[in-house]
Formats: sequence, C-alpha cells, structure tokens
Amino acid sequence: MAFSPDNIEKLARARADLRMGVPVVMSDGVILAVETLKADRLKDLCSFGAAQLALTDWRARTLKVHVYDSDLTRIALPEDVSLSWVRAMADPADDLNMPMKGPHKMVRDDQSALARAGIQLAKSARLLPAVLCLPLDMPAGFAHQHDLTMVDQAVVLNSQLSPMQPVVHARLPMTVSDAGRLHVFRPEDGGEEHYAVEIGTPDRSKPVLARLHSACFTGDVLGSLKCDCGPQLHGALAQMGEEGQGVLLYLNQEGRGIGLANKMRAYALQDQGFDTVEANHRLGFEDDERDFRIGAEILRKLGFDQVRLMTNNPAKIARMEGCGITVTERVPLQVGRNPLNDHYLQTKAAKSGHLF
Ligand SMILES: Nc1nc2c(ncn2[C@@H]2O[C@H](COP(=O)(O)OP(=O)(O)OP(=O)(O)O)[C@@H](O)[C@H]2O)c(=O)[nH]1
Ligand SMILES: [Zn+2]
Repeated sequence: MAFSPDNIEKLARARADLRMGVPVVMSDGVILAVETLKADRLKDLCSFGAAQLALTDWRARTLKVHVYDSDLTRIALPEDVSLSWVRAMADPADDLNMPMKGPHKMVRDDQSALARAGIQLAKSARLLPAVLCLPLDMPAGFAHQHDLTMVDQAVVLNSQLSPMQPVVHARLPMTVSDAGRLHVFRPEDGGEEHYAVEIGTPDRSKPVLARLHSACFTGDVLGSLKCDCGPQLHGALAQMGEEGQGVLLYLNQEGRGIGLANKMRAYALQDQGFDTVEANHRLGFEDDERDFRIGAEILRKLGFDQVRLMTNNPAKIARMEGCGITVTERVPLQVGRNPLNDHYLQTKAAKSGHLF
C-alpha cells in the first residue's frame, strides 16, 4: 500500500472539507457545498470566474426550473448573488413564503460531470444536495495554490464502496436473549461505523432470520410516534430471541440515507403538509438514498449469504438480491402503528410499495 492517501481516502477527506465549508477541487473544477457556504468564500469564488449553482432534478422541479441535464440543473450565479439567495435555492424551508426566486440564466453546455460529482459528494457528506461549481482549466494548479483537497471525479461518480472491516465483537446479554453478541464494522476510509447484533449461533449453511434496520434516532432512541422504527427494532430482536437465533444489522443510514439534519428538514416540511416522499423530493433527494451494498457486505463478512428477511418493503428484498444475498423468505414485521404514524405508513404503502 502506498504511503499517500489513495482515491477513496481522498474522498473521505473531501467530505470532511465540504462539511467545514472548505472548497474541494475535482477533475474539471472546484466545488463548494451550499449548506456550509460562507459569504467570503462566495465572494472569492465569483472573483475567479463564472460560477454555477447545481441542484438536483427534484429540487429543480419544486423551484419550477428547467432541467437540461436529466438528473440535475445548473444555474449561472446572478451578478448580485447573495448568500441568502443561494441558500434559499437549496433549502426548501422558506419555499412557501418565498416561492419565486427567478428568473434564472441556465447553463446548457454538456459539461455537467463536475456538478454531478459535486452533488454526489455533498449527499455522501449528508449535506443538502446542492453545490456551487466553477469549471477550471488547470485544477491541479488551483488545488496546489489554495491548499485544497483534489479528488478524481470518476471515482466519485463510480461510488465504489469502501470495504467494511470487522473491528471487534463481544458478548452482549440483552433482555430478549442472554446469548447476544455485538459486532462493530468500520469502512476502510474511516467513515461511519455500522453494527451487527448476532443472537445465538446461527448455522451459516442455512437461511438466517435477519433484519436490516436503518438508524432512526428519533424512533429508536426517543420513541417518536411519527414512524414505526422503534417498535420494529425491538420487535425484530424479540422474535430473534424467541427463535434463539438471528442477526440484526444496525446500519447508520439515518433518514433513509439523508442524515439526521436533512431528516429534520423533511419533518419540518411534513409539518407544512407534505408527505414523507414529497418532503425528500422538495429537499432534492430521492425517496430512498440508502446504499444496501453495506448491509450485504456485512452479512457476507459474518458468513451469511441466505436470509429470511424481516421487512415489509419489497424494494429492500430486490436490492439485497441485487447485492448477491438470497432472500428465501419475507418475514413480515408489522408493529407500532399508531394514529400519528398512520398517514406515514399509508404513504409508504401507496408510494413505496410496502406490504402492510
Ligand atoms: N427521509 C426520511 N426518513 C425517514 C422518515 N421516517 C423515517 N425515516 C427513516 O427511514 C428509515 C426506516 O427504514 P426501515 O425501517 O428500514 O424501513 P423500510 O425500508 O421502510 O422497510 P421495512 O424493512 O419494512 O421497515 C430510518 O432510517 C428512518 O430514520 C421520513 O419521514 N423521512
Ligand atoms: Zn423512524
């Protein structure tokens, strides 16, 4: 292994830079995340050349802005651009008070890869999916001059998974079973850790009762009534305890992969009357941004390739199968319906195909 950081390690650095508001240089230019943009950096960026604001197609639809690049849109920054204008374009919090933010000058050349990679990096940094981009002729020189991290655009766009490594496991007696064991997995790029709770010693040659649980701080820890996550987490563990074996992956993919801050933005939009899917779209996200390769890889590292999957979500089954895990049976997990999450569960059934 080389002493210097490789391409995937540089991506992890770039994510940290974006979260601090520091620009990141890519193969075709430089980008800045809108969420962490500071006024002086916006001014500097504009002094270097004609910068653009890149938003996803979903955000563009909410703003009624034309989409020329299929999955994203690029808007030339107006001459009198201000930090508050840039933020209002990216963050839907004030859409209802301030619906019109145009007219806009669209960028329509075929150089959209920088914007696409920038948005993808912002998403993986769990920020709003919106970036400022400035195309550059000599990006390496620019990176060197300003002491910025430089990443390969193709590596961002390929979204290769950083391999998950087992860090440690230890016995964990729980109320549902005293034969519990917690495994900690860490991606090689130092990113977010994920956990596996193994109950009993399941036979690796047979399908294991499994649950892929996505973190929900509000539901799992606080007992939120807006979703069914807490009861699903505890219900799944209880069933594994009764059967004497099973594996529950606790995946840190909060908010279906958009992060807790963005999930709370979505909750604020839900208080304005939008449903769970519409709220994600107004923020510029797909309705489900989770990467199921992580769960599949952890299962394989634990020695499992066949599961009896506890879920109501057929898309989860398809995505696990797509990642090479055989789902021999769907085990329904219908718990925790209450008057405050009834509409949320109905929306999941109507729009995401959940089976309740
Ligand atoms: N973006 C967003 N995420 C939410 C919302 N409500 C819950 N979540 C997240 O949704 C995830 C719940 O996913 P899962 O319990 O795996 O649910 P699922 O994919 O619908 O499928 P099941 O296996 O049937 O539970 C957690 O990460 C929650 O934080 C919401 O309104 N918006
Ligand atoms: Zn939840």
